Amino acid sequence: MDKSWIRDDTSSEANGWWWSGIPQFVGLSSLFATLFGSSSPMFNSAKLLVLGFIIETGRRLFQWLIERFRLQYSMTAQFDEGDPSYEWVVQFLTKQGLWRRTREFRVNARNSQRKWGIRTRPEGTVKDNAEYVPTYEVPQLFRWNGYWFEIKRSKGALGIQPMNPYGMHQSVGGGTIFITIYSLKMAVLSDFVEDARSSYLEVSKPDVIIHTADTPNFNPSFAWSNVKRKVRRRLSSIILQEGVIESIVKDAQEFLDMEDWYVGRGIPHRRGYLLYGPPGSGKSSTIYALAGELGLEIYSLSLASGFVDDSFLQRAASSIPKRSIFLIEDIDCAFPRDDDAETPLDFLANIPGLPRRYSNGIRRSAVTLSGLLNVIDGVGSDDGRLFFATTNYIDRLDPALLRPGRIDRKIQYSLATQPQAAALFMRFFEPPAPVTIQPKLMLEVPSTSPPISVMVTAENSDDIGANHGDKYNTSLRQLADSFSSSIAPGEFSTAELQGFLLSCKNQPEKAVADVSDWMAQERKDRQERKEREEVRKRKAQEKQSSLLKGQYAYGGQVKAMQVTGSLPVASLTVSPPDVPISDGSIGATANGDIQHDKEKDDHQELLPSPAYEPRDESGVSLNSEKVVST
Ligand SMILES: Nc1ncnc2c1ncn2[C@@H]1O[C@H](COP(=O)(O)OP(=O)(O)OP(=O)(O)O)[C@@H](O)[C@H]1O
Repeated sequence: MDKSWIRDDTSSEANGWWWSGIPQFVGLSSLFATLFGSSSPMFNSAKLLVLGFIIETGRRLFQWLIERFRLQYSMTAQFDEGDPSYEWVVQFLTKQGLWRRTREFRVNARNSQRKWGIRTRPEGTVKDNAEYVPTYEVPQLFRWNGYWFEIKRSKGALGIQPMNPYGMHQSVGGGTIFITIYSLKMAVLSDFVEDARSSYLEVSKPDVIIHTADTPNFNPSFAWSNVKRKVRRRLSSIILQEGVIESIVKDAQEFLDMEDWYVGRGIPHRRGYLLYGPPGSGKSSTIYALAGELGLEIYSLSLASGFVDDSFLQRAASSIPKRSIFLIEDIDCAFPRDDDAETPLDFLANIPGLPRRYSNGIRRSAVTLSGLLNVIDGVGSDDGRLFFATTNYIDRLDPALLRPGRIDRKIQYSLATQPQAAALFMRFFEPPAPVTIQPKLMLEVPSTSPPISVMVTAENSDDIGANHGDKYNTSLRQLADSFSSSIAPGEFSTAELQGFLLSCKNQPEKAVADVSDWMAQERKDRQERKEREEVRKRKAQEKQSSLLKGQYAYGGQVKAMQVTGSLPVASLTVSPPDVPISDGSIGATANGDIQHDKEKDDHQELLPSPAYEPRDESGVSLNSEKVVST
């Protein structure tokens, strides 16, 4: 039997072409030999070509099999940056030490922003100004709880919807982490996520985590674009009337503990608080301290941000996890102000369909009342969260917002009382809270501190601390009493008093001696500010009487226009959205934003732009036809 198609030792190994046995095996060797002659270079090239083809086919087949295997026996989870679960996973992976195999890092300057990077030195080292965040750009394998996991991260890009390696829709604007688990048990994934979350909560304990939305983003899952951390503040550092802060904490804790009770009775598990009062009275500080005490994260939104409208608010609110605080600061900016009607731009704000953005030069919120109510307790609201709102002007809020179910507790803050001033004084100059002294450890208190600044050792700390501290505290209390009795109750905010005390750090006697002068100076400054404000208002009113009132040229047409005041030419240099901003002081951009150029805010500038002549619906120039001159 002719076996030459199986092996040809002489022509393969002898020439070093041991692998050329493959084409021989498939019977092509003799075919090529016949075609090209066995010693021809063409013969060898043809063999190489076939070999390459076979190897490539084999490789693809192998890949295909791996892919089938992956599809059959694994699942992939996607974590988008901006979603809280992304934070849990990144922190968890960093803690697991997975970064050790990473060769790619992003370097961030250290600041209050949390990136879950790796420190190269122990915490507190002076030369620790940057941290190194593993990027996981290259897939990495790791084992968790006996299962194999593969991790891969891909970058997002603003405005593009990039394809990801698993064919899923990827986040626009942030990175995305994909975790493939080689198991089909969903429980493995949920256990992993839960584990990551608990680890994250544990690590975050010393801080309060605050999520904010700083940039416009159109991705549904990417509203909270920024994460910051603040050192937890002790409840005792908030000086309010007795029992107030404790009652808020108790109320919030009860709410969190009673989810079943709410569900069992069919009552939505939501609770809303409104903290209102003058600026600098401790509203925000209360919320941060509460969050630290209960271990909750804060999702804080400012309705005055230009990009926050109803739809953004809805998206942002719906991505807040349970057991968190949803905070809206200065909620009043979503409501009209009493003096709005008097402002020169008022008529612009009343145009149907045009968001109320500016009033008297002040940016207003694009959020509507119904949009706001919807996220607080409408279909767009989620259960299990504490809702907090702060305002300096409760009177501006719509009663609909204040009804129970939306706002369940209203807490009033006021300017500092005398007992508050005394407590603040004590907080400032009291020796720091007792330090747990380890045996043999020396504690050096800086020499600039009040009299307690002695060297304390483990052996003698009790004697020194007790005697000296008591004496010091007694005299401090006396100083606090004289300080507070000089303060006019209800005239200054706690923040203002704090600002003054900061100028007398470690000098309680100086604070007492200087406080009257400081108050006198403050009163003088206030009086001057008030006078400046009155002049500004008067000027604005005078200007307003000569400004145009009417309807806004929206959608490309001026519907009607009416003039009040003394302008000889009645026209308005407001551009319709499709016309560039005119040369006057008021203009509109293509997205309906009103632009108000204060520099040019002179009625002379409100003459018609040569480039734009307002016309009515039939195309007749309003300058000549309908405009009335007074
Ligand atoms: N009652 C208070 N107890 C302790 N510190 C206070 C108190 N009120 C104000 N402060 C201090 O004043 C500063 C400003 O306080 P905070 O931001 O909480 O005031 P606010 O009422 O929220 O002001 P705004 O209405 O302007 O937002 C903080 O540094 C805080 O420590």
